[in-house]
Amino acid sequence: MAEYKEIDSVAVIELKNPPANALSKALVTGLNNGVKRAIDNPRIKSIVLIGNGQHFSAGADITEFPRVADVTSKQGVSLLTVGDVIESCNKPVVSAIHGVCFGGGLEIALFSHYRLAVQSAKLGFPEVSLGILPGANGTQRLPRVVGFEVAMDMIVSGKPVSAPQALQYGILDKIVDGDLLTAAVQFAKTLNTVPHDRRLKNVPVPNSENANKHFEEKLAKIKQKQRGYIAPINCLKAVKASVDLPYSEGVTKEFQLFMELMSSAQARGQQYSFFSERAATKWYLSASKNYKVSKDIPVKTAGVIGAGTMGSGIAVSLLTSGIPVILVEQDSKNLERGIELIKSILQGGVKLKRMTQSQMNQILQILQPTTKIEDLQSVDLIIEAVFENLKLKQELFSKLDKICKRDTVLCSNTSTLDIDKIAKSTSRPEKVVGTHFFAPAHIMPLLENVYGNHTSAETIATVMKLSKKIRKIPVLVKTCHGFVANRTFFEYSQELRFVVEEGLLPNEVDDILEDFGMPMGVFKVNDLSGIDVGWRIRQEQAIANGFNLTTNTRYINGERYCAIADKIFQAGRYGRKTGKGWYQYDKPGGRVAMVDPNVNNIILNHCKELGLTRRKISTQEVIERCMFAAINEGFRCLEDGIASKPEEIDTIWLHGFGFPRYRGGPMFYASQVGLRKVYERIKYYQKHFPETSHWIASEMLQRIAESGRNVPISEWTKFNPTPTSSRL
Ligand SMILES: CC(C)(COP(=O)(O)OP(=O)(O)OC[C@H]1O[C@@H](n2cnc3c(N)ncnc32)[C@H](O)[C@@H]1OP(=O)(O)O)[C@@H](O)C(=O)NCCC(=O)NCCSC(=O)C[C@@H](O)CCCCCCCCCCCCC(=O)O
Ligand SMILES: NC(=O)c1ccc[n+]([C@@H]2O[C@H](COP(=O)([O-])OP(=O)(O)OC[C@H]3O[C@@H](n4cnc5c(N)ncnc54)[C@H](O)[C@@H]3O)[C@@H](O)[C@H]2O)c1
Repeated sequence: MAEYKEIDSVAVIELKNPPANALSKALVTGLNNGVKRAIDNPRIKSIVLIGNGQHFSAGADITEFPRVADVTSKQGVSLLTVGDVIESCNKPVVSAIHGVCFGGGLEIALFSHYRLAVQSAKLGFPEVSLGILPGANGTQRLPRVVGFEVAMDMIVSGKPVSAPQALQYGILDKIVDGDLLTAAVQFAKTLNTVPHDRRLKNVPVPNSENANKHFEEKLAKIKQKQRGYIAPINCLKAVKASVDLPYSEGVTKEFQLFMELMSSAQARGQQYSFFSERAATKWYLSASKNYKVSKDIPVKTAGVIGAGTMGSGIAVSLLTSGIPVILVEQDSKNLERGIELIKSILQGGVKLKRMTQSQMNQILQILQPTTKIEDLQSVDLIIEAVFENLKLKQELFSKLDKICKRDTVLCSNTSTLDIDKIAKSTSRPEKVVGTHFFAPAHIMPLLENVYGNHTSAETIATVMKLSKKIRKIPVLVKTCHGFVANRTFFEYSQELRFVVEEGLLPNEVDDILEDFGMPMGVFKVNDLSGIDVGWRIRQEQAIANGFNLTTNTRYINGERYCAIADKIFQAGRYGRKTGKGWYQYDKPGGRVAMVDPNVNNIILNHCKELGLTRRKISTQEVIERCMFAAINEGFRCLEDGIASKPEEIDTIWLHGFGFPRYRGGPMFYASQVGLRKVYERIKYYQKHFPETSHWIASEMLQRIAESGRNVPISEWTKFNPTPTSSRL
């Protein structure tokens, strides 16, 4: 775990816990033993700590976190014990850093007396994103090096800094070229003693005159931008303690704030999210077809068809990742509009200093706009983003099949349509796959990749790898109407439309959702994605199922239907783009949503026409109805093999819909509420709303709820009554 060797008078202790040298109990114990061995050896004059493999250290081992009892019992060797041993050591200790030096790893480096790094190293405290704070004195030590304001920014944001930036801040003493170990040993040999100010606990916090002002400003920002999160606030308070209190009291305050977070439900949710987004990328069809063994096709060039809202954002994602794009539109007018859209997205990046003007120009050099689909003949992969119309997509895929080279992967950005039906129009269904981006496609981190019955493992591996290359978090799901994201979101939003039909106004519903932690209420989301888009999807589905949808529709095959959204559409209110939707905006494309009495009239008239008596609906009822409807559908996705594990559903909600990370995702939320309770409330709502089939409880949920025990999420799929998918 920690390998000890001697090079002349220097003891080298190598942190070794692949893949990221997470500081497990075993590694920390090994490190402690190594440092003590070096201290006890009179031939040793100095000590180098270095990481084995790709990183110095990714910090404390998060898998050991649930054992809070271990932390509080103060048993065994902790990061704090070894930290004290390092800092009080009379032989100079040098941390030699490469890869990442995060969290507890950086704390070890800050206990050391000197820090060197290679140019590409990254240093930071990402604890806040796990719902905790740097609990091995990082909040008290970093400010003593970089001052209050920089420490506050680094610890509250969790964002790492590059080695050159760390050198500028004084976190690093030196950036080294060439072999890190050789340079570190050489450096260590030049050291004899440990000066007083090299033990950070002896040093006052510099530049702390305006700490009160910075504290207040930051607190206000956190409350506005990270509403509901407690970790950033405790991080801030802990850093402030470094200014307000002597070191020995500061660390006590840090410990108290750390323990408060560590035992919180939010930390459990955020740590679950860390692991679930990694679990979600691990796809598995069978022993010979899974993420470990399947090879991808390298994507060196790509095509995008349709340069509308989605196509332009998708093109930007590819271009900014260095992949040349041929962009195809149906005519030159739409092509021109698409190019302008792409330019304006890139220009936004320049404005935000994410790229320079010259980088933007270089990116545009690898964009080839055209109205000729034949130009796509030799690209490696194509993403289609034309209107949501099955016939149109089938015609297009059939054409592509004839034009493109045999191994070109054909992707559709459809948000609902069956991938098998699209693949059917080609002679290469194994190369057809869904790549469902979320709007705005260049910003939203999720990519819901969708495989059909014939999609090959090679095609899946290709889009999963591409997702990472274009900085997206991929999840693989199986085809069905709406896949996992829209299938579950549909039940959530449908239930909220029923709530509006029964008594609340859209802004009242949105306020409740935003207080729950959603970044935007459902009606604001509708306005953003386009009320016409939802209308078209409902129409398309109605046609496919052979019924006629009108603003008078109240039931579809005996199922309750709420036509208010269709009435909003009929009124020409398509959302933000037309300056009015569920809300009123100052102008088309405006951002500030204002309550519109005309919308309230549409709703009230709708209820009057149907003879509905409106009622008050509690916050609890709103949250239960929308969340439990989505959760029940999530269980059905598992039953149908559309999702293979709850973590996939949660990752989709976290990164596709901005579900609050501290709640882990809807399935994790269900586990926290308790599946027994979720199941009972679903049965209660089924009694009250028998005309809504999403209140028929999933059998899988029922089985778990009735098992009489608290089944951990990792075991839920064992209760699947219909394990039809080979993925289960
Ligand atoms: C490191 C990464 C940047 C790597 O990214 P990459 O994309 O390359 O790969 P993956 O993300 O897929 O990761 C690969 C693999 O590794 C696993 N993993 C990564 N990091 C960790 C980790 N920290 N712990 C466990 N496992 C980890 C990951 O799950 C993958 O596994 P898989 O099975 O899927 O292959 C990237 O992974 C990354 O960013 N990691 C997280 C970094 C992070 O968040 N670090 C912070 C950790 S929290 C921390 O360090 C807390 C500290 O402040 C210490 C607090 C301790 C305080 C104790 C105080 C109380 C003591 C009281 C006792 C007193 C008595 C006494 O006085 O002694
Ligand atoms: N808007 C969203 O929020 C969203 C999110 C995820 C997925 N989607 C899906 O993405 C797809 C595109 O949606 P959008 O919102 O970008 O639509 P959009 O109307 O903004 O853009 C569609 C573009 O396709 C072009 N087009 C139509 N037929 C074409 C053809 N034969 N050849 C070349 N170009 C053609 C149109 O000119 C238009 O510019 C749809 O399948 C939709 O369901 C949309």
